[in-house]
Amino acid sequence: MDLFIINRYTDTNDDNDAVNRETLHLQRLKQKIEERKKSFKVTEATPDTITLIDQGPSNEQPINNSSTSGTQDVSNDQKDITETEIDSTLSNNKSKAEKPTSEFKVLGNTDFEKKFKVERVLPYWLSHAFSISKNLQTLTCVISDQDWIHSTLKTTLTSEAVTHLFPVQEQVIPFILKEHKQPEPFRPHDICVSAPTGSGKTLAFVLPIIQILMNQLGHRIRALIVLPVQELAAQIAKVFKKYCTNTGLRVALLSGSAPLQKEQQQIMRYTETLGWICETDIIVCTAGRLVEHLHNTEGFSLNHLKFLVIDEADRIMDNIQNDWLYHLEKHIQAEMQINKVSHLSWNNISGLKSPVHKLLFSATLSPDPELLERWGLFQPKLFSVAPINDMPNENMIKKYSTPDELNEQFVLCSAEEKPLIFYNFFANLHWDKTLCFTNSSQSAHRLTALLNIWGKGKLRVAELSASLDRSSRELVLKKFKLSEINVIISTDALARGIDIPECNYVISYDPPRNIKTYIHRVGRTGRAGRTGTAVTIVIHNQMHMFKEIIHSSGKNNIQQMEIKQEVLTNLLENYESAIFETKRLINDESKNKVKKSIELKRAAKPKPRKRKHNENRMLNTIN
Ligand SMILES: Nc1ncnc2c1ncn2[C@@H]1O[C@H](COP(=O)(O)OP(=O)(O)OP(=O)(O)O)[C@@H](O)[C@H]1O
Repeated sequence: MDLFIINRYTDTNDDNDAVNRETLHLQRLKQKIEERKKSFKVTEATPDTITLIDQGPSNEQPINNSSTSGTQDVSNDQKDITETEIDSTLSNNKSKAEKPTSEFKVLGNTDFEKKFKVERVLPYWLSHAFSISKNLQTLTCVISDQDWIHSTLKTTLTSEAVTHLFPVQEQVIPFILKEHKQPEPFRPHDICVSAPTGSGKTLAFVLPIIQILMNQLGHRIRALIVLPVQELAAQIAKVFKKYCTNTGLRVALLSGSAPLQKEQQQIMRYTETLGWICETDIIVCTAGRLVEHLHNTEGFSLNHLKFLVIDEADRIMDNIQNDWLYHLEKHIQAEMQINKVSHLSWNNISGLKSPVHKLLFSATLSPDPELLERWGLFQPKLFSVAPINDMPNENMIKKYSTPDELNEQFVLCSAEEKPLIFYNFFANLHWDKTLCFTNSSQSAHRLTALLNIWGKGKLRVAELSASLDRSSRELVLKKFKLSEINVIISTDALARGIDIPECNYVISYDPPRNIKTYIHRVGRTGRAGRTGTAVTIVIHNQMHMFKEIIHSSGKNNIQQMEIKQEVLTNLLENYESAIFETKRLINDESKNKVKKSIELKRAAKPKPRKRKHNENRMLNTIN
């Protein structure tokens, strides 16, 4: 407590008092330091020092040049030497204390050393990922030679013209199969897979899940595949259905594309004798719809769930729909409680329900421990094309890679030139099968109208955004695949996961807002080893932001595309009239919209209800 002075305010307390007390306290502290130095000298000093000091009359006296206690007559020289020795002894001792020892640190020992800076280090599983090759040109894993792939699956793969496994499939499929070969109490390692867009991640989980489940009897929900949006869920369900041919497995899609009741009938059936019976083995769902079924579908049980696949895992986490993970875990835990064991024995362990094997996939799955923590993964393993290998640098975890076959470019222009640059791709460069991205559905709508008018029927352009219903969106994609539409103008609703193998070009009419959106947009082309070109149109004041986004991902291979001024000047001729026409069209549309909404409101107004004969009589009586 001597180290501190506690000043309390009282009205008699003046400044001088405080100064005096502080001086007194300082003196006392100094004295204590001297006493400590002295005692230290006795216990720790080297024999030489002791000899030297012993020349003095007494060790017990403070060694102080200003000492006035005349009993010790130590010469000045002696004093100097003694002081020097003490200092050197002290500093020796200090350096000794600094040396790391295995001894316990004495608590309360006040040293004012600078604390060590704690470095962020990635967990071992993140810094030592399984490396996946990006090369889709020289494939070595011939499917027909692989004994571990089931013959039924081989037949379907052949019918789909899949002859070789892609690198991500070559690594991940055998790993999952091996993990499930272990005897019961052993639990498989959960996995995270981060591989570029179009590298075949879907089959990397579809094939092993089917192969493991196909040998089991009866229908139970054994695999749950969760996706962020309806279109993706429909796409994955289609792949599952295809590969489940002749396996006896059933697949259900729960995405909200059909009414809830219809989806319920698809997965559960009620019988008098057995109660609720499950009709499916694999459920592909959107996160939001899953929660609805957890709460509202009678008999919906995940008691036999073996696989939980989260595709586009980072996107699902960004936008937690209906708090689905919480509800899902609560549901699974509640069902596990039933099987809870009271004591540890082989019988009990082997009788335990096997835990859910979690598989996370994305092209932009950053190995950020804080984000991944939320999934509660069990001894996870990471498969990545860009392994971090002992580099604890935080920036490394933001690096994403794009396919080698993808040619990435950008065009720098003024805001006025932007539509001309855009039209140039079709009018002069004759780009076909192109997917364009804008940052809003209004912008997508206007651009579609402009391009259709400007192209004078030669260009078939369709819009695809959240403002369209699901069946219209599906129709657009179908027409694009059949080449009935050359250009799709879309919002980011289509940026993730959607597989359009025939897409040759991607244009970002508005630059993406972040690196993940960039990676997914450009990844709609250059898929499955095919070549593709992606161009981002950047106006001058957006260049800084665009550069930052690109550099944050560690990319440096994006080329600037130069377009000659005279090329743009030639396009001006029809541009003015096209703009004029587009404005007129948009105005007409908005007028029609207003008209329609007024009509709808009028139609919805409740008509005055005719009074019944009896009511009239009653009113008359009251009056
Ligand atoms: N082994 C293979 N051989 C040939 N084509 C394949 C193979 N595996 C997958 N494909 C095809 O590659 C395309 C892309 O596959 P997939 O959709 O699984 O990619 P992805 O990695 O999930 O991409 P994204 O990250 O964009 O969702 C699909 O059209 C698929 O049919």
